[in-house]
Amino acid sequence: MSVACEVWFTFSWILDQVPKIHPVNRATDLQALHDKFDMPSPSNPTGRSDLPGVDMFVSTADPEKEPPLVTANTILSILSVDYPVEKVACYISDDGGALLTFEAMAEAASFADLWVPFCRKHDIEPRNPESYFSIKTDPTKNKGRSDFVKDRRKIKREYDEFKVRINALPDSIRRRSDAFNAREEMKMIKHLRESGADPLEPIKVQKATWMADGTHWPGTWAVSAPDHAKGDHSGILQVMLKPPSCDPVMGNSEDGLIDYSDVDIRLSMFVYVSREKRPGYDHNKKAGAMNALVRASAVLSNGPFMLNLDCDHYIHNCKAVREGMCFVMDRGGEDICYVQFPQRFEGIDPSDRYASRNTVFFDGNMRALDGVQVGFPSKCF
Ligand SMILES: O=c1ccn([C@@H]2O[C@H](COP(=O)(O)OP(=O)(O)O[C@H]3O[C@H](CO)[C@@H](O)[C@H](O)[C@H]3O)[C@@H](O)[C@H]2O)c(=O)[nH]1
Ligand SMILES: [Mn+2]
Repeated sequence: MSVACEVWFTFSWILDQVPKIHPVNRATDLQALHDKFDMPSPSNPTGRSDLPGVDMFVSTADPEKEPPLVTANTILSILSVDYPVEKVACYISDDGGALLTFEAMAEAASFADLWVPFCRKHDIEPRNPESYFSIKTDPTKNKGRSDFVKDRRKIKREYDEFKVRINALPDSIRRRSDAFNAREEMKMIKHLRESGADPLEPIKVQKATWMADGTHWPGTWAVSAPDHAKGDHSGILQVMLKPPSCDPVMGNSEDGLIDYSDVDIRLSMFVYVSREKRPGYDHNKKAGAMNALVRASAVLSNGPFMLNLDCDHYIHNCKAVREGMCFVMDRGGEDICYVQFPQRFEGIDPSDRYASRNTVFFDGNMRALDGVQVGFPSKCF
């Protein structure tokens, strides 16, 4: 028996080792992509980018467990990605149906006005502000423009204020709702008095969650009510940033905090989606959210490519989408349908004691299997 086992282990060891003789290293050629898609040609005389559209989906489920600031950073890293602005559409799915997430996304959309052109002007990397401001290396390294230090200082201050605003949202929503609810209660009392009802009878007013414009939030309420509970609310779709024009729009030096006179200040479309939920239906968690996003995006932007991120992911290489296109738009790209990439954790532990970076898996096995042209199955959302 033990001999049989040894033979089997030897055999499987050989199977594991043989591919490693011929690992494949793939490299992207961004210049070739640029020449092919971003240059004027007889069929495209203006030289408008011919790259395909990409719809980027981010899912979030609960603003208590998944801090809105983290989600906002994910969105900012997507909006500032280095890809034709009009070809990117960003969608956030909020399975919590929470006004907090909605307002945090509105804040992110307005901060993007400053952040995205700043990234473009000074070639910032990574484009998630939280990570960018926490890197320890010298920020002025490789920065050519003389106004970089001044701009960075201004943006840093604005980001700090943005954080304060995001963190103050739960409180401001609560205070606002309390005020509106108190007003409703007064109205109700007045109405009852006028209609001659018994003044001693206790009145019951449903405590609603209110938007800043004085209307009821259609999603979940702090005090849950029918039609406004976690698994029971209507669908919400709000375009937070409209689709941009096809041609660049340069900023100017006069108004605004920073001189963006030679920087494209357009922002990609950004949409908030919270799918309808009703009791008695299985909502299928993230997969269900993805279904809703695919349907909403099919109507709004219908990008031929979709990228799906969790709310705690971010794009840490602003050229990543272009690099991806090098694979899918190259010969053989039409054979690629669905790519799932496992999470690779960086910066967890400087000595990486627990191999969280999965070096053997990513830099060894994956390249080796690529060499023998084997993909392998993995779990899906
Ligand atoms: O009802 C839900 C539940 C979850 N999510 C989102 O789904 C993502 C992943 O959920 P999480 O609980 O964070 O799972 P993890 O184990 O951290 O995520 C890994 O494992 C999941 C299950 O395989 C994959 O879906 C994820 O992409 C992968 O990152 C998050 O963005 C959630 O906000 C929803 O949108 N709706
Ligand atoms: Mn997660």
